[in-house]
Amino acid sequence: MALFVPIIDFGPYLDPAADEAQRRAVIDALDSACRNVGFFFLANHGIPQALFDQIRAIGHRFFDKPAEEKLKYTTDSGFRGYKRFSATTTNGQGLHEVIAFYASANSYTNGRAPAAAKDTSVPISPDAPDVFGEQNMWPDGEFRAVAEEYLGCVQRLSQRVLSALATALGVGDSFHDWMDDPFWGMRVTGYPGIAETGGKVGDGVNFKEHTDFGCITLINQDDGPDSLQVCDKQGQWHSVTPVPNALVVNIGDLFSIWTCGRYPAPLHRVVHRAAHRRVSVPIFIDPRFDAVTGPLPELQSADDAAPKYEARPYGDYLWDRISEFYPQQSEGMQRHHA
Ligand SMILES: O=C(O)CCC(=O)C(=O)O
Ligand SMILES: [Fe+2]
Repeated sequence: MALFVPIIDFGPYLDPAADEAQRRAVIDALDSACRNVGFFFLANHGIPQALFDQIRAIGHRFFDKPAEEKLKYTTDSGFRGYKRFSATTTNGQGLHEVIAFYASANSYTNGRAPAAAKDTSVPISPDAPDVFGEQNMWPDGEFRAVAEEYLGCVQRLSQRVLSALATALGVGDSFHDWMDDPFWGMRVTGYPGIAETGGKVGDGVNFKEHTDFGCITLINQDDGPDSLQVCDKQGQWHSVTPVPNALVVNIGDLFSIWTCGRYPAPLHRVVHRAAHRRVSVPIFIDPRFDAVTGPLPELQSADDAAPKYEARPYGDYLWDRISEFYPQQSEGMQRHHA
């Protein structure tokens, strides 16, 4: 089968010596991938190779630990921290284990936090428990150092990718303003090998089909057999066969709303049937919580003016999406917040 997900060489866009035509060719390739597939491989992304491999290696090392040790990093609210794979199965999300990290979601860094009083002007300390419950649970100093260095690289890279897409779309001020200090999530995810599960697969998938909630997601996945799959407009599933050293990037629902569907958010899922564990590290890049969840003014045509979407703060929208996708965790978050 022909390769469905295009490979885009981002090198010329990052190279100060490249000329305008070379940069424009990268922008056009990104634009076409976002319009047609919503998934692309980003090659020559500039993240040092050793770090790119280390973040997954550190995930494997953590998941190799005994269950009792990993469970120490569970949180009461269950949104951040560790979740073992039987727990995620019961939630109907598929068979995987994960240790999840999110930016502080409060008025300190991200505009208005979900569920915060509209007139709040008091900055909440970034270390305080926020609307999502406890703060991040770092297993150890080495894990944290590698993860934060990797996250920093992906954040800087995502700014370059987003500015290329802004050029392609011809969008300006509000887009740049909202994406200036993005909210982020990083989920170090382990998909158990058949050896570990005895061939049982929870609900038939390792990560149930979904669209991502936010702007863009950048996934670093183990080399190995096909596991991640994307659905095309005809409802046909395609494997996102790993391309060594390349990131997988996909469009989320907010970006689709902002662009009035010019960049649709594709359905995707993970079905992992290999003997060994697969680790993947998606990083979600979302706008500030006071960004508007509605069409970008530059892209709204007369047709799009019909209110298909309720234009509301991104933080509120994200809260609802999380509550719907992670019903058990959101109960914990509500409890924590109350
Ligand atoms: O693990 C992957 O490759 C993708 C996971 C995913 O789609 C997600 O966490 O939103
Ligand atoms: Fe996803």
